[in-house]
Amino acid sequence: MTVSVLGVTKQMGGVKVLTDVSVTLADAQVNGFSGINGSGKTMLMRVIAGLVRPTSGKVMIDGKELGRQIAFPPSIGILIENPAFLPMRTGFENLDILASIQAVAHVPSHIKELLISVGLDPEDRRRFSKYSLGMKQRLGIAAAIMGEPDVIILDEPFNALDTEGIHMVKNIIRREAQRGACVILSCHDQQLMLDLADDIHVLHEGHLVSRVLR
Ligand SMILES: Nc1ncnc2c1ncn2[C@@H]1O[C@H](COP(=O)(O)OP(=O)(O)OP(=O)(O)O)[C@@H](O)[C@H]1O
Repeated sequence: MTVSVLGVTKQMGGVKVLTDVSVTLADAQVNGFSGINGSGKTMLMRVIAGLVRPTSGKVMIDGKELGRQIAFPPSIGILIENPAFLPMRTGFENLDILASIQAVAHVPSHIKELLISVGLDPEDRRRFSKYSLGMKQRLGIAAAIMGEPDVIILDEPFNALDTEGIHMVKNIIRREAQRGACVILSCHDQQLMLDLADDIHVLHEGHLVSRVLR
């Protein structure tokens, strides 16, 4: 599933946070976005996810215009900022409920495998509110890849992760791209970005200033 961002401008409170951004994001690869704090990475991801409407310009998902022909990308997994889950439920229960809401075909064994793949114990009875920051992040990544979505948005997925967590998530990102997903990644760690991304787009003050082909 290809994502095309065409001349997107987003104005908020009289300030342009994105200016005429055009970029094509291919499937079966990791499409990286880098840039300093406040450069517009998260806003662009929100626009691509259909969570924010651009002031002008458009986003096409496999030829269909977001916000006109389709409300949201039909198959998408999203991790943007702090993952939100039900605080009184366990990690397993949260994914189980989410899968039901998203009508993702799921069986308990799949959810258990998913939890193990991000380094969480499926039998852990602790509720989400008792999770550490890194555990919350791991659950957020599991939710984003659940159901093998065609587009996966990962905004700073390595936040709060320890070395083992970083290693696991790197492998997950590579595997998802190999599976055919259009992975859209932002990450402040330049080395991780260079290791993972097939293509790196640089944002500065809401402008796309360069594209680094790997
Ligand atoms: N709801 C909002 N209203 C007004 N301005 C906003 C809003 N959300 C974000 N911004 C502004 O948009 C700009 C881009 O923010 P964004 O979060 O996209 O940056 P970023 O590149 O993801 O930064 P970081 O690396 O810190 O995560 C910033 O100047 C920010 O202040």
